[in-house]
Amino acid sequence: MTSLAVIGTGRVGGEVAFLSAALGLFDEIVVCDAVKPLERAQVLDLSHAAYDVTVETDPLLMRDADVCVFAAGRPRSPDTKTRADLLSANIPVLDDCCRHLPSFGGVLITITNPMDMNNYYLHRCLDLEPSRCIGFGGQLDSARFGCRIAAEGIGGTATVLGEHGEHQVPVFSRLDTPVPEGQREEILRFLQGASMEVIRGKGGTVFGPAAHVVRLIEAVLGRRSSEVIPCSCIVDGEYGYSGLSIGLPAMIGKEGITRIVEWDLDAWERRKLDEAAMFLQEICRDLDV
Ligand SMILES: NC(=O)c1ccc[n+]([C@@H]2O[C@H](COP(=O)([O-])OP(=O)(O)OC[C@H]3O[C@@H](n4cnc5c(N)ncnc54)[C@H](O)[C@@H]3O)[C@@H](O)[C@H]2O)c1
Ligand SMILES: O=C(O)C[C@H](O)C(=O)O
Repeated sequence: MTSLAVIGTGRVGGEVAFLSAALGLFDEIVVCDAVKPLERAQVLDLSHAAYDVTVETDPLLMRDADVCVFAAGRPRSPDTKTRADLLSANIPVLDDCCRHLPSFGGVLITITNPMDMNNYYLHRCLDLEPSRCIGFGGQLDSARFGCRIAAEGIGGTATVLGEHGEHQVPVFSRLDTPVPEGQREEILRFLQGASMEVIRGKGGTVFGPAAHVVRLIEAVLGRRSSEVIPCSCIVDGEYGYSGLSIGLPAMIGKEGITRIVEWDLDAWERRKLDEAAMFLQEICRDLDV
């Protein structure tokens, strides 16, 4: 039997649960939300979809899940400048939810922002192996990067590394055409603000994150051919970094992150990645776990 736990069944968690049920990825989905009428509504709504899946709410079942999607916590409003500004509001949520996952043996996918810092915090709090803690955001940033370069007539594989936040690192050196520094900075500024128009228009991003989270889950379940996926990884010397979680190219499998792939980056990308790592390392070091 395969089981998915979804902690926080708001916009993103709810949509991930729905898509996972629709695609038949799990036999059981265990959902949990602090707002019990919402949790109950999600269970009923999912049940009425009549997919072949059991929907549970007993938190004790979560520790045995194969995959746990962590989407509980405050999202940005149009007044929240950066994702990092959510840290102090969401750390207590992480603390509260960790009680559901003692001796969790599956793969954790962290969505809650600021995602990289939270992924690191959950790894520490739950004493989970780094490979089992996948921070989600790089695929979404990469898709936004892909939309932008396509609009500019540039081809190639669009990947974003670094922080899922202000310190994103779009990898220009793997595109088909050289992109000069001025245009890189302009595209980076676009990426930094790319989700805000959605947040202003509909309250939060939903379809984009949920679709990519489900692709990540499929990779964990071995349902996709092996491919490099940009996600936040807890590093131990890779790219010269330690003591943080940061977006890097990774291979994903049943045990989580099976390998962090070392790419040759050009000087601009390396400088941006170093800046992202310094920013994240400083905050991760100060987290009181
Ligand atoms: N990493 C990404 O790419 C990405 C994409 C979208 C959203 N996010 C982040 O994901 C998080 C959720 O976003 P959303 O739009 O779904 O928000 P939302 O407000 O719709 O859902 C969050 C849910 O968490 C629940 N919650 C809060 N505290 C809880 C607790 N202690 N225990 C259980 N449940 C609790 C809330 O009741 C709510 O239902 C936010 O932090 C957002 O910024 C990240
Ligand atoms: O931008 C946000 O606050 C939500 C999420 O991280 C996103 O990129 O869609």
